Amino acid sequence: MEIIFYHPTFDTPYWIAELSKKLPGARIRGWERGDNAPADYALVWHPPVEMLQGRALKAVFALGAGVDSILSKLKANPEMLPLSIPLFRLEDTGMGIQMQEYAVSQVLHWFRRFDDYQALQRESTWQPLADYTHDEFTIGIMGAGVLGSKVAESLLAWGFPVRVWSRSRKSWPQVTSFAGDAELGEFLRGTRVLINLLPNTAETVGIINASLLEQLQDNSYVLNLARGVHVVENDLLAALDSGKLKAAMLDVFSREPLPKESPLWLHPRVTMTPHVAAVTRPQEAIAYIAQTITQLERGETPSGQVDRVRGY
Ligand SMILES: NC(=O)C1=CN([C@@H]2O[C@H](COP(=O)(O)OP(=O)(O)OC[C@H]3O[C@@H](n4cnc5c(N)ncnc54)[C@H](OP(=O)(O)O)[C@@H]3O)[C@@H](O)[C@H]2O)C=CC1
Ligand SMILES: O=CC(=O)O
Repeated sequence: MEIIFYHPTFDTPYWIAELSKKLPGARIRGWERGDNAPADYALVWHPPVEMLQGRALKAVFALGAGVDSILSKLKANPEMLPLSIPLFRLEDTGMGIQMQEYAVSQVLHWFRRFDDYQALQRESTWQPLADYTHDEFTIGIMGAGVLGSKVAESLLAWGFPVRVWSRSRKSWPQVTSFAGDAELGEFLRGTRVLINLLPNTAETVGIINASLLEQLQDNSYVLNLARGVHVVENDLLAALDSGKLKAAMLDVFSREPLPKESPLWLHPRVTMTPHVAAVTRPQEAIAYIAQTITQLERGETPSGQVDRVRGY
């Protein structure tokens, strides 16, 4: 079995060595321009078109959870990967716990009013504030997939009321599920902390805009863990400045790296991280890919296949 690997920043020799341990019969090589030799599987992130085009592959693996970049490249170059070749993505593989850590730590930060205390500290003001109650801190998670479900679980454990919004309805203990566009308004009206874990698709791009933010409770919070293009950044800034939003924590941006001139950098109620909410953990990802290839070779149907028509 021949496997080709391409990632613009990962340590290719390390990945090849570790994957070889899990798939001892496979010949694995880093792909370089001009390499047209046969391959059965391709492991990729932001692949050049010529890497995939015209190859009789059995499957392609995206080395992350989101497949928006490869799907948008495919839209422009459909010949790069015919629909008959399945595309897999990483399902959790260690990202769930990272998203839980991120979401829980930030929600607790807001819930315990550390943002307010930090502002008071800057004024050398000693001022105990009224506590928030869990009842007034309903968490609304947009996207109830692999990562949204993990985040929901962790915030429930901390006693927060949790609701989710997705395309299909969920029946999860203690979680209120809202489904489809018709129920988005009701979902938003009861939400105090909006957490975004949607995929980037034609339906979700720009979804966190002025009209959506207006439907949230006053003094709400936004935590964007998914993709920058979900948020209309000027609308978010306007909602912060009007007082509709109390604060926002952003891991992802419409342009990355965030340009130096973006007003988000210096806004006193915006905090940010540079797209690190959940990174690909090599050992977990390699174990998943090796297991999935083994299942495919046996003719089984592994999970993690992207529905390219649906877009996630
Ligand atoms: N910042 C970071 O470091 C990282 C960001 N990400 C981002 O997180 C995203 C989510 O990952 P993951 O949980 O694995 O994805 P999943 O595909 O497992 O879940 C997607 C969820 O979104 C819902 N959804 C999709 N389209 C719509 C829509 N139009 N309306 C309502 N709900 C919709 C789906 O609904 P249904 O259940 O009905 O299908 C599903 O619940 C990734 O696509 C990626 O962009 C991922 C990893 C790291
Ligand atoms: O943003 C990262 C991903 O895996 O998707």
